Amino acid sequence: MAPKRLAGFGSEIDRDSLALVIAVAHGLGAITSAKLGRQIQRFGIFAALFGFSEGALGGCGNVFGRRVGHGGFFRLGLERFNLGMGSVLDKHGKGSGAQGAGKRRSDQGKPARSGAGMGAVTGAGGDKPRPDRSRAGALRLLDAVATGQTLDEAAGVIERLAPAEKARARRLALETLRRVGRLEPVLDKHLARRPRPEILMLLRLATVELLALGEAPHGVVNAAVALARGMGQKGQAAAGMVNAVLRKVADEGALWASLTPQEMPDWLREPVVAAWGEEVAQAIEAAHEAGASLDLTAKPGREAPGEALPTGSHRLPVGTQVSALAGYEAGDWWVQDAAAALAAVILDPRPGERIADLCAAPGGKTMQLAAAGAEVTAIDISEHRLARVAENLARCGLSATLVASDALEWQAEAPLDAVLLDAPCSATGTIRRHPDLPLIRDDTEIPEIVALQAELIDHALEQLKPGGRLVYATCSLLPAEGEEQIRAALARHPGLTVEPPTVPGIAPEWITPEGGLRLRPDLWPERGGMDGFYIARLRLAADAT
Ligand SMILES: C[S@@+](CC[C@H](N)C(=O)[O-])C[C@H]1O[C@@H](n2cnc3c(N)ncnc32)[C@H](O)[C@@H]1O
Repeated sequence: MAPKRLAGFGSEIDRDSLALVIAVAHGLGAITSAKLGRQIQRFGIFAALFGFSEGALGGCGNVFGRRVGHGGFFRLGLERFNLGMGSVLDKHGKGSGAQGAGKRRSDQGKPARSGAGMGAVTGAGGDKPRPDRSRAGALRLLDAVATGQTLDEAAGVIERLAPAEKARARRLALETLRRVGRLEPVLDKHLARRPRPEILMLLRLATVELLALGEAPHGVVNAAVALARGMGQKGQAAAGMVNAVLRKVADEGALWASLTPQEMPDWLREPVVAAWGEEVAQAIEAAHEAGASLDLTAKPGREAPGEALPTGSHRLPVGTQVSALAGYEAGDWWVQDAAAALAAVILDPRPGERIADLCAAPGGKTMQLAAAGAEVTAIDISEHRLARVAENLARCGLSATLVASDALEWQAEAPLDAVLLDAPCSATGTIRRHPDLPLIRDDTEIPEIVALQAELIDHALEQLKPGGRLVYATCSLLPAEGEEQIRAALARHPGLTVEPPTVPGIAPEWITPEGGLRLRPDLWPERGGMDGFYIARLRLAADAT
């Protein structure tokens, strides 16, 4: 699109740059009204900014920001976020995010580039390259997230980009969100005072590109300077500072390597440490920073690209674009994290069995059950999300009966062989894919969601025939939504038993004392981890009434 000359900006900017300026100005208005408060202290640098992104098809990557039955929204108020935006670079609060020394998995074998060749970088008064559209898009996403939108909700701000530009913009935004805390000590070192929020965001993005993604300093700094110049007079005034700071940041590979990944917020970290210890918590945080691979579940008898995992899923590297892969249109496979795929495997569906998938959308597990030949009823409270189940089933040539209903109100016409309950949950197992999650929410709704899960378990058991089985699953790292939930169910239902999983690829140490399966992002480190999940298979007594 031809750049448009816009009166009042004093320079020629394209529409992307204008949108960026407007979005940034919008964020700024909110940010300046922010006050430091208890939450920012509690969350430290984590409260700096947040967002949300949705997994491509399967798993539990899309639980937030929607009604969860009797739940309500799991979203923090804008005020917290705005507070964070204004306090990220608190010169008196150093070390609030990344702390201590240590090796990070994601940067191993990826040396940070030095500042060599920086002489060619455009200076504050030099030529002005056209702003890179993906970077401008990433900044618009980050700004939208900063003003309270999830990344999905913010998708419209990059609508006009080409598909490849969109994908890169989103990836840059995700990579920045993953490292908000770790970035601050590096930027703090080279900033005499905190710049305007939009300039700080630009510096964060460029620092991630330089130190985490190992991109060429020349291109990164030039683009950042050009973007600053597109931000009106104040941006133009900051362009020299952006150039100077980033040239120094490019040489901070050693400092970057000494910083540990962003910590989980206390409300999540504390139960994780209590359950598995400090070392595991740190390993989970490293996995969160590393991001998630693209896992596929193949339709039986069809091929899927990628490395075959011991549990049967197929894995492609972090950042793989689904649209670039063969077999999608043909319905040979669907996207689903390897951990998420295990719930249906553990249920062990048989041809002709009558099975209900109580919280089904977007349908990854429904498709596994249907592909095994079961007669599946897929229920979800969200009609909109259920439409995605229909699309996915149609693409893969599978069928199920779809019912838009609160699972608690749905009654099977006749007792069922099995129920799969992939319950609404905190989704804290999916932070690798949704680095904005810890910023977008707190633990205030956890008791309510735990109560809903218990109600759903009880209701699911009522739908079973004697001897029937229920697989309960949550993509959560919180024992309250997993191990404790099952122990409580066993206490409520005499005669109910847990059948420990025996499926291939599961390590014995992943099986919990009560017989469930505990999966965490730090497992399979050599393969790239997996989502956090809890799965248990319960069986009703054969003489249950
Ligand atoms: C964790 S996701 C399910 C993922 C899905 N099983 C899959 O494999 O693709 C949880 C789902 O539960 C649905 N949900 C939440 N509360 C519900 C309720 N009370 N009744 C039925 N569905 C509900 C949400 O709309 C959401 O789609």
